[in-house]
This record gives sequence, structure tokens and C-alpha cells, in this order.
Amino acid sequence: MASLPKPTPLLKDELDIVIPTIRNLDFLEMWRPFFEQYHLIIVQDGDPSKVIKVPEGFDYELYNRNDINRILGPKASCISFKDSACRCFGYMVSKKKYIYTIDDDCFVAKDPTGHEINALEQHIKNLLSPSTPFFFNTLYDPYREGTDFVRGYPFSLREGVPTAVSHGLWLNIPDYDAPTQLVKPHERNTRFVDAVLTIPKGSLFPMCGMNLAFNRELIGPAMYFGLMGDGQPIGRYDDMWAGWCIKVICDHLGYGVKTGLPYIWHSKASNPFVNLKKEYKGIFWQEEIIPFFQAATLSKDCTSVQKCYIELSKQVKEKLGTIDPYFIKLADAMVTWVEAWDEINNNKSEETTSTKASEVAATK
Ligand SMILES: O=c1ccn([C@@H]2O[C@H](COP(=O)(O)OP(=O)(O)O[C@H]3O[C@@H](CO)[C@H](O)[C@H]3O)[C@@H](O)[C@H]2O)c(=O)[nH]1
Ligand SMILES: [Mn+2]
Repeated sequence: MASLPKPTPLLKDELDIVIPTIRNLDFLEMWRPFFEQYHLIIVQDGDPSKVIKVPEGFDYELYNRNDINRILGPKASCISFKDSACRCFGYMVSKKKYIYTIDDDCFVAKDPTGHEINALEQHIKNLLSPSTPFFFNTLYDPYREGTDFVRGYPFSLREGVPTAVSHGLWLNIPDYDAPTQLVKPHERNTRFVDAVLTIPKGSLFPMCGMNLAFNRELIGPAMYFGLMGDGQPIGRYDDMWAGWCIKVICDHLGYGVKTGLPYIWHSKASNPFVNLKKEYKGIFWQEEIIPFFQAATLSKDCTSVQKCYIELSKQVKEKLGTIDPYFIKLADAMVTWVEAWDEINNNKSEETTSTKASEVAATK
């Protein structure tokens, strides 16, 4: 009997899935029912001569370091090498409105009833429903089925604001920093909390890039995962840096950021000693970085994400540059990123041919 056509998933042609990787992508087999109808952008880190195996049946473009250098030229210097921060290149070259990014050691989790969680579907629901950053709703996400705004919630605020970011969580291996990993090597996150919260305006948060979705048209140019990895003094702060920048800008422009559902199953604990080395300077630098972002204000003529981001980069250079020359380099890289973003996105053309596409072309 002929099989029924698969239902078309939400935002099928408006969303790209970005995966940073140094390994074969067998993990996609578990995600196949949820991902197969979406386009993937694979950012291959490390040795570009290594062949990354992608399971059959997925529609993807793959970019390695040679592609990044070819497409961006000197501006490739803002894209990290030998760090998952390279994933932001995928955000830049995407032509879609929405992005979902996931690590290749993240698998489908189960909710308390044993049902497999379609993380992408939940992120899409989060992004397509408003956020409430200006007044906290104590019954969590008022736009979910079976709940609403509670008594005393101002009606003038119930329309909410557009949601720019949906930050998902992780069962099993939690995204702990190295010191916590060292002190609690066997701790696993088994707690499934059935909630989606808007992060209030004025509050920063530690954004993890492992299970993250965002509206590229609202906040894409600010979603730069800072300079990490090869040649850099810190690692594992790429997503944190992006999270602090986008939250200040979302607060300024009146966009929302949500955290909570969906969960993924994070399977692999990276080496805590390697992580400690990467994080070491960040652990004490962040005691000065956080007050900087908490106090950061953007002028009223910062009416676009790009203008906000350039303004923020100037403040980074001026106020964090005294901590370490790294922040001067990072501030410059923020400007390079925005320039590259605008170049690539204002003239979407054959320039962004990926390795896979160029291989196909070579066979013609
Ligand atoms: O040099 C590298 C190392 C890894 N990758 C790819 O990036 C992701 C995350 O790698 P991994 O799961 O090994 O690392 P974690 O410590 O669990 O990742 C957490 O730290 C954040 C990195 O800042 C990350 O977002 C968190 O999840 C995998 O897909 C690797 O293949 C890489 O591209 N380059
Ligand atoms: Mn991991």
C-alpha cells in the first residue's frame, strides 16, 4: 500500500539547520523524522581535507575552512577555527528567515511520558509566538495551550513583542563550566521542567549554542559567536558572548528572548581539563564583562541590529580593551563580522558556493 505523504513541517522552506562539526554526522539518523525535510548547513571545522560523512537523504550544503577563506577572503579572520564558534558562518550564508543550530552530540530526548521530543517543532512554536520581557507572567508562557496571563497582568502589555531567540535546554550532560564539571563529574540533569519563560528585559543570561534557534531577520547580524579556538586566549565563551550582545540589543529594540523547552539529550561530556584551560581566563574576565553588558546602553539612533552592534563594538573596545588586548581584537572582529554579513546578504549570489556544490560543479 502506498505510504501517505509526510505532512509538511512548519517553516520547511524558511528555516536552515546549522551544525558545526569535526566528525561524521551519524547523529542525524535519530533526528531524521524531524530534520529530513529541512535544509542543513554544515560548517566543518578543523582539517578541511577530512571528509565528513552525511547520512543519505538529507539536503545540505557543507562549508569547510577553505570555503570560508574563499568566500570571505581577509574577513574570514572573524570566523573562529578549531572551535564550535565557527557555526556562525552558517548563520551568515543562510538565505532563510530562521536558524536552528544543534551540536552533533545532541540527540532526541524523551519527555516524562516517554514521547520523543521534536525539539525543532517546539523552537518554531517559541519563535512564532510573542515574548513578554516587560512584565513577568507567573504562569510562564501565556501563549501556550491551557494557560494565559494571570490577574494583574496589564492588558496594554498582553500583545507581547516579537520573539528573536529560543534557547533550549539539555537532559543528561548539562552545559556546566569546567570547575563545576570537575566537582560534579557524575551529575546528570534528569529534571524535565515543562516551561518556557521570557527572559525579562534588563536581565542577561548564559546562552548555550547547543540547542538554539533564532529569527535571523530580527537578530542575525548580532548572533556573532566571538573569536575563540586556534590562536585565541579563551574558548567556550563564543555562545556566551553572542548571548550577552543579542540580549542587550533585543532589550534595546524591543524583541524577546525565551528559554526552557525544548530539551535535547546531550550525550557527550567534553574533557573538563581541556575545558578548564579554554575557560580559565573567561572565568575571571567575565566578572568585569558582565557589569559592562549590564550597564551598556545604546543611543536612540541605533535603529538597526547592525547599528546597535557597531555601537556595542566601540564600547567593547573602549571599556573592555583595558582588561586585555584580546577585547580590542574581538571588537575589531565584531565590525568585520557585520561588514561580512552585509556583503554576503546584500548580494546573495554564487559567492557562497559550498564544497558540496563545487564538487558537483566539478563533475559536470
Ligand atoms: O574544535 C571543535 C570542537 C567541536 N566542534 C563541534 O562543536 C560542537 C560542540 O562540541 P562538543 O560537544 O565536543 O563540546 P561541548 O563542550 O559539549 O560543547 C559546549 O560548548 C560550546 C562550545 O562553545 C557548545 O556550544 C556547547 O554545546 C560539536 O558539534 C562539535 O562537532 C567544532 O566544530 N570544533
Ligand atoms: Mn557536547
